[in-house]
Amino acid sequence: MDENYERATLSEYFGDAFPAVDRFAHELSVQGELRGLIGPREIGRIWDRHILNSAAVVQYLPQTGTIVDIGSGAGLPGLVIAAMRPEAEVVLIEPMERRCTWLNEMTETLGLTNVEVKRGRAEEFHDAFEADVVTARAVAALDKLARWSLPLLRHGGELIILKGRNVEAEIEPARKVLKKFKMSPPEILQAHTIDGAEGTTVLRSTRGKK
Ligand SMILES: C[S@@+](CC[C@H](N)C(=O)[O-])C[C@H]1O[C@@H](n2cnc3c(N)ncnc32)[C@H](O)[C@@H]1O
Repeated sequence: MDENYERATLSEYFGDAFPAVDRFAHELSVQGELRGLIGPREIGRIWDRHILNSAAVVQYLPQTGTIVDIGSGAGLPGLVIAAMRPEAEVVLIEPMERRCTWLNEMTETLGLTNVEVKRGRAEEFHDAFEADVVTARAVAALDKLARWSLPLLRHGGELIILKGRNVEAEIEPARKVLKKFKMSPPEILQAHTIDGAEGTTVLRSTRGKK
């Protein structure tokens, strides 16, 4: 366990998902740097910067349906979502083979039965999905991310992405692509998890009906 969080507080927040999420945090801290998934400075802040940051998006996600996480990397937020939304189907799209191997290994280690790992760039899966939600964290600026991910979203589906505090500045450059996909005006949400954890900025926008 790193950082300042009491196990009891984390366990209460994550509920039934805690054993899987806790194991994931452990595996990331033991293997993450070695396998080139996270930098050495991240080891001491895996809960705050990565697990809780990822978990912050879950409050906006449906219990069921297909959630596609683009550029999952080490499994953030994708594996955290899968643990916390066991009745949803979670698809992780990641181009790097080494990372896909890790994602498959972790899916098994954490005992998750609702995860499918797809190797490739999001653009290669255009029209392959009718996702209810697309999520992403630290993958690209909104303009590019929207071009890659919006074709994966069904009409009425939602783009729900974790962003930095400067997200407002990314909206204007993305205006054209958001309009093309009839996206609703993006909402910027401040998501909280447990007391003392850093808040997370989430951008949400819904694809218009046909
Ligand atoms: C900076 S990492 C972030 C990983 C993870 N989401 C996180 O927050 O720790 C960006 C990830 O996006 C992946 N990526 C880059 N371009 C992509 C694309 N066009 N489609 C899907 N994934 C992509 C990279 O391979 C990498 O794993």
